[in-house]
Amino acid sequence: MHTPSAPILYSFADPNNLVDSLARFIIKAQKESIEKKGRFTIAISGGSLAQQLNGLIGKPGVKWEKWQVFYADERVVPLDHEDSNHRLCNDELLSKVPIPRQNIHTIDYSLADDIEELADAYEKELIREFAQKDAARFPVFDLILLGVGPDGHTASLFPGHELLSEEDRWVAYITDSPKPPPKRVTLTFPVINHAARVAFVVYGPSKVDIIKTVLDKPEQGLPPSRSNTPGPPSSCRRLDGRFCRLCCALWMDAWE
Ligand SMILES: O=C1O[C@H](COP(=O)(O)O)[C@@H](O)[C@H](O)[C@H]1O
Repeated sequence: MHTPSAPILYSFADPNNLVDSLARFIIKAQKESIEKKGRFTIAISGGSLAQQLNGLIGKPGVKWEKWQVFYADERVVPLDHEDSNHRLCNDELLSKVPIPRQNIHTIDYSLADDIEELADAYEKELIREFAQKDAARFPVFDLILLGVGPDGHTASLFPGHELLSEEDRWVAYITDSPKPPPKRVTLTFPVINHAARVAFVVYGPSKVDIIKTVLDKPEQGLPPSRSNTPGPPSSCRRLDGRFCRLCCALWMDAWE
């Protein structure tokens, strides 16, 4: 099983450096995964993260045809709705690169009237990709990219929400998201904590206070600092490094 090494916090004074560094990190993870397994499985978040991904556009060495893209969470809205994480990522990156459409795994919005069925269908989409190939209890994504909201949520795992204790499911749903829209599906902590690599990409002055709490007060149990999922090692451990005054930062599982 993957044993995460200590996470590293990178902070950048200039947002362009964050975008470049993130692109290099993703390409390195992609190269390593393709060399080992011939494919690269990545889960991406929406929100402000989407804009940080465009450093990948036109970069040499990206083997788009080997990518399998899932969403760390998705808002249950039509895929072309302005709140859709897929739409955000598509507008910022996916529509601008030669990735086969069938390698982009979106929710099936036609099931929106029954969100449980919709979440089940997305879980089955993951099972099709991971279960036969990896035969593990939980999928092992090569990389999961997460954001952190100003309230401390990550993916659609919100502080204090019962979904934080989900131990079995790969994909869960929520109908009472404190941040609109209320209906969402999300990867669960066991999935996040089984990933080979996890990176939190946090940008902007509005995130400074919450990141300080995540890093300095893990006992508060905010979603990004949770490490009590039974079994697998967590890649969301507290950093030992000092907190920097962040304009933007990238917090990632370190290379071994
Ligand atoms: O609602 C969401 O929020 C988080 C954080 O978004 P941000 O815009 O504050 O960076 C995001 O990571 C998640 O994918 C999204 O659904």
